[in-house]
Amino acid sequence: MSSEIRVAVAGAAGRMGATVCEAVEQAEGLVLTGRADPALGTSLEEVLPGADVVVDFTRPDTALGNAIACVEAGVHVVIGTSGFDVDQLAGRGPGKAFFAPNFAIGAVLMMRLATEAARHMQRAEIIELHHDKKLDAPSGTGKHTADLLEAATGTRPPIHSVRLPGLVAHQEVLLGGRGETLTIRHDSIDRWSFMDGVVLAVRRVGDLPSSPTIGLDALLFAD
Ligand SMILES: NC(=O)C1=CN([C@@H]2O[C@H](COP(=O)(O)OP(=O)(O)OC[C@H]3O[C@@H](n4cnc5c(N)ncnc54)[C@H](OP(=O)(O)O)[C@@H]3O)[C@@H](O)[C@H]2O)C=CC1
Ligand SMILES: O=C(O)C1=N[C@H](C(=O)O)C[C@H](O)C1
Repeated sequence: MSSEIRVAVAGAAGRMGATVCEAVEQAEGLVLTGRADPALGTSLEEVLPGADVVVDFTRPDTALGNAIACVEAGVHVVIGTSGFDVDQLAGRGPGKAFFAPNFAIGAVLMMRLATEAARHMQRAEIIELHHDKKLDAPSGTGKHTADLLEAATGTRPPIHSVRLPGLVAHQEVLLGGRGETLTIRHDSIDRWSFMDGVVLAVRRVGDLPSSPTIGLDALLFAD
């Protein structure tokens, strides 16, 4: 890679992709080299040759194919798209793949705190709440939280999905014990909440020891 990281965005006309384009343009050491989106008339194949890293916020049915095209072309890919099986990227390369179910720092902390709390409470349930244009349910964050709690306690918590206009991205983990409850909640009220995480992943994806790497925890915490 040259000293500047050349970044193309897939889904560039979407709610997330448009914000990612702004964030990349504002980030020191990153340069936006391409915007792929049907609404812009540009395909991933057109923007791949000028990129070191592609950021994908597209759709559950296109993200896997996009990611395979990137890594097989030797381009690293940072994936935010939820609702597909990221494990299908195992063994593919030479580019590296990074996927985060949620790029908001507060959401990562919410999942860690909920995992710790679940070790000490009798039962947990997950309620994820999103805007009504979201295609997948349950959310990627809800499924990842359930994975973490199941690994910690041996019991998979149920996930309840709410879709309403006015919402952005929110999740509560409700924990119950004898005579008490504990609620751990995270709210993304603006899509800029995800941008520090996306920019961090763009800077780090090329140096990842394994691919795909899943979860912002791997970039934020040593353990
Ligand atoms: N991990 C995280 O932290 C977050 C993840 N997400 C996830 O990101 C994804 C995108 O969300 P959001 O921005 O709200 O969705 P949008 O529908 O607003 O944006 C997706 C965009 O991708 C375009 N697109 C579809 N196929 C392709 C393709 N093959 N190549 C390039 N662009 C394509 C769509 O075009 P068209 O409409 O014509 O299909 C659309 O413009 C969702 O899966 C969502 O769950 C969202 C927020 C945070
Ligand atoms: O579609 C969204 O908006 C979001 N999707 C991700 C998910 O499925 O968890 C992350 C965040 O919740 C926003």
